[in-house]
Formats: sequence, C-alpha cells, structure tokens
Amino acid sequence: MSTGPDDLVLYAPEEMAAADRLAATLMPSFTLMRNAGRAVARAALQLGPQRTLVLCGPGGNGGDGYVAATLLAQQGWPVEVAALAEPRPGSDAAQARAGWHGPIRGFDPERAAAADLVIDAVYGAGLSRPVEGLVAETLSRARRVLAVDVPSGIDGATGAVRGMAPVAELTVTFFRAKPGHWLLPGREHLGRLVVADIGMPEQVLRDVAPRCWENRPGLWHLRVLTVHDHKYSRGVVSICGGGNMTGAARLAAGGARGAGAGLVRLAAEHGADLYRTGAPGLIVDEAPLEELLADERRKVWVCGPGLAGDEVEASLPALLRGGRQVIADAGALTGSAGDPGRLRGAAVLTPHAGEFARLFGGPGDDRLGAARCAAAEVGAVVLLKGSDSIIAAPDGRAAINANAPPWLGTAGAGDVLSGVIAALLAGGMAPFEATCAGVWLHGEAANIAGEGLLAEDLLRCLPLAARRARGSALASAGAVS
Ligand SMILES: NC(=O)C1=CN([C@@H]2O[C@H](COP(=O)(O)OP(=O)(O)OC[C@H]3O[C@@H](n4cnc5c(N)ncnc54)[C@H](OP(=O)(O)O)[C@@H]3O)[C@@H](O)[C@H]2O)[C@H](O)CC1
Ligand SMILES: [K+]
Repeated sequence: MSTGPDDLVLYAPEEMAAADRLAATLMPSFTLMRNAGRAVARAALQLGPQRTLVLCGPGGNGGDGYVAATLLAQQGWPVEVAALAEPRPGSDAAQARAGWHGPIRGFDPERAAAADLVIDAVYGAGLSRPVEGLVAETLSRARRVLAVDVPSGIDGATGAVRGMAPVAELTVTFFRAKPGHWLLPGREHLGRLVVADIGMPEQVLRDVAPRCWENRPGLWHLRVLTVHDHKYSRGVVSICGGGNMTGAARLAAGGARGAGAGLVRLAAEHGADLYRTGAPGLIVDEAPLEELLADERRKVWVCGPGLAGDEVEASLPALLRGGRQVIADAGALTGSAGDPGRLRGAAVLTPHAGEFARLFGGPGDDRLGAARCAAAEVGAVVLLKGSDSIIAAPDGRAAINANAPPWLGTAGAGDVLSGVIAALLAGGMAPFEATCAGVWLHGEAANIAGEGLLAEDLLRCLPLAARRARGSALASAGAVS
C-alpha cells in the first residue's frame, strides 16, 4: 500500500549519511546497524537454508554483513565470511565484526562460485570509486546474490554502474529507497527490493528532507469531480495542429480528452479540414492564433507534436508572450536546440534523451542531476522521458517514475502524454504534480492495454488508469481498505 510523500521520499547517499549522523545524536548508532543486519538475515532466512558466503567490505555495509552472518550462524546456517580489510577500529562495523566468532577468509572468486548464496555486503552508500580487480571478479562469480543496501558498484544517487555490479535476486535497503534503486541501470540490478524499517527516529524525516520521490499516487492527488463541475471547470486544452503531420496533434488531443479535459480544441489555421474528419468531440478552430488567444479561458496549450519548424515559430513565441501555460514537446524542443532560453516561460518541457541532449547537452551518468539543472535553467518543469522518466521542477523537487512497461516505447505515445499532462494542468494541478500524475497515468494505461499496444490504445485505457490512481490514493489515506 502506498502512502504519502514521506513514504515515497528517496534518500541519496549523502542525505542518508546526514540522516545517520542526526540519528546518532538521538540513539546508539549501533542499534541501526544491528537492525539493518537483522533485516538482511531475515530476508535470507526466507530464501531457505543454503551454503552462504557473506562478502564484507571495510565500512558500514560490511558491518551489516557481519551482523547478518552472526545471526544466520546462530540459526544453524552453513555460513562463511570473507573480508576485504579490517573495519576501522572503534567504528560500528568493528563492533559488528567482533560479534562474528568464525573464521574470516580472503576474497576468492572460486569460493563465491561454490556458494549457493552470496550476501553482497562489500560497498553500499559509501561507494567512492569503480569496483574493480579481485572484488569485481569475486562478485561476478556469485550465482545467487542478496545485496545489502545496493548491489556493490551501483551508485545510490544516480543508478549508474561504477566498474561492475552484480545482478541481485533480492536487495535489502534501509529506512527509505534511494534514487539509484529506481534509476536505470541500477533498477535492473536489484531483483526484488525490500525496504526495511531499522528504527530511524521520526525526527530524521523532518530534519533531513530530500526533495526526490518515487512517482506514485499519494505524491499527488487527482481531482474528484463534483455536481458543480462543467466542461470549463474541468479544463480547456488547446493543441497547435500542424498542416502536414496531423496524427501527432490528434493523439495529443485524444490524450487530453482521455485524461478528463472538459473541452479540447485544435488550432489549425491550415489544414483544418483534415482534422475535421477525426473524432467528433474535438473542436477544430480555423481562426488565426492571435484571435484564439483573445479567449482568456484558453490557458493551457500543447505546442510541438507534428509541427514543422516554421509552424513552431508561428505559434510558440506568441503563446509564451501571451502568458499561456505551454507544454513544449517534439517540434518545439527541436526548434530550440542549443538555445533552451527560447523555452523560458513554458510550463513543462517533455524531451526524450535525444531532445534533451540537443537542448542542454548530454546528461552523462547523472540524469537526475542534469534534469534538475535543466529545470532550474529554463524555469520550467522538465520531464526527461525514458523507462525511468525523471520529472524535475525548477525549485529542485524531482520524481522518478518506474511504472512504464517496455511496450510504451511506440510512435505517438509521447504525443498522448503531452495531452494528458495538459488536461491535468487545465484541471487545476500545478505543473510538477500534473506532470508526475500524467507520467504515471500514461504508464498505467500502457499496463492496462498490455503488450503490443498502439498509441491509440492508450486513449481508451486512461479513464481506468485514473480510477486506479484515485483508488490507491484513497487507500493510502485510509478511506478504503
Ligand atoms: N541508516 C542506514 O541506512 C544505515 C546504513 N548502514 C550501512 O552502512 C552503509 C554505509 O556505510 P559507509 O561506511 O558509509 O560506506 P560503505 O560501507 O559503503 O563503504 C565505505 C568504505 O568502502 C571503501 N570503498 C568504497 N568504494 C570502494 C571501491 N570501489 N573500491 C575500494 N574501496 C571502496 C571506502 O573507501 P574510501 O577510500 O572512500 O574511504 C570506505 O572505506 C550503508 O550502505 C548501509 O549498508 C548502517 O548499518 C547504519 C544504518
Ligand atoms: K552491497
């Protein structure tokens, strides 16, 4: 069951270290390590008894490993421990090491290959350089891995693989998940993720408050309609329609209608007849843009899907000058390549990786950091689309989305998404929340449609996705069980 933003918050390694430091002023820090090791042992016990090798690094991650090994041995498990180096004297890890009374071996790839289960307690939040040499060789020979906190080599802040990282069957992390658990490629190395409560004091959530969340219902709430609603209160969405590539704007319009906009209008000064053959509930306007902008009710616009360069030039600056809430996608992004300042004033930018690189330069390994910088630079919400879409706000908030199935990568799906976000914005959500909710609904609609979906299939699945979002938000508020 998902709950509120506090439950969805993601702690980057340096924030986790700050949390640990604060916790240490409120309680004995070894208690956290003992609870962490206990959670690892509990998870291993659920896998059933087997010959287990615990690989311990020199820091806190290794400390968790010693605790887990000690508890498993007490349960009669055949457990061996291999260590890289002695923990720093006086550290919690040294105290955990002192609790282990069996032999301690060196790292040995053959021993790892012979074990039925390897508990990877080599590096966690303190990963400071690539995993190489004997550690990499040993981890790569393991057949079945239970990772402590993160698989060693996964950067908890970015999800990048530094050197190498094993692919675990199960990962046990503590207190809250980390951005690297949800960002790719890290997410692919976790197996099943267990987030264990290790007794971190509540005050930590208040005083060390990261501004990054997993994107799920509960982080945002969809509006619930009342008898007083009508089409204008539900939201008016306008879409710029190109004269040639008409499919993209129609898909965006369909996305807006499927996501609950009360009225969707397509502005097509050229080619209006082509659009009129489409969905009967879509209103097509042939008047020049200046005339349409005189209607103050038309606050939210999608600009870009299916637009050629000259069509973007003829619409985007006027929309921004007119103070409209603009979702800039596709052609509007391409038209500003290398000059993202042209998009200043837009509410939301929706680049995929290629468009992002052309606008802001390649993001490198830290896509979360790059999206946050881009959002601050342009003063707009930036949605960096992918299998792990990142939503970043100019004020530093960010969310990572993980519900998109691989079959969502199909032509036209991005156009639908722009329309969905526009509908939520027009319905009164703020840009960051509207984008987060739109991305989640889009992924959920794709899961409902199933493998082999066409972009058009998303449209009919959006209402059910919205019902599910409302259902889980209600459940998390305790309104239904
Ligand atoms: N609240 C919690 O979440 C708790 C987490 N715990 C566990 O503690 C670790 C973090 O412990 P920390 O000591 O900060 O870090 P690590 O154990 O990950 O490793 C640090 C040491 O490893 C060396 N290191 C790092 N990367 C490499 C590498 N690629 N090659 C060689 N050596 C490496 C590092 O060396 P430096 O030169 O950088 O100093 C350190 O010696 C967390 O992940 C949890 O598992 C606690 O149980 C408390 C509660
Ligand atoms: K680890």
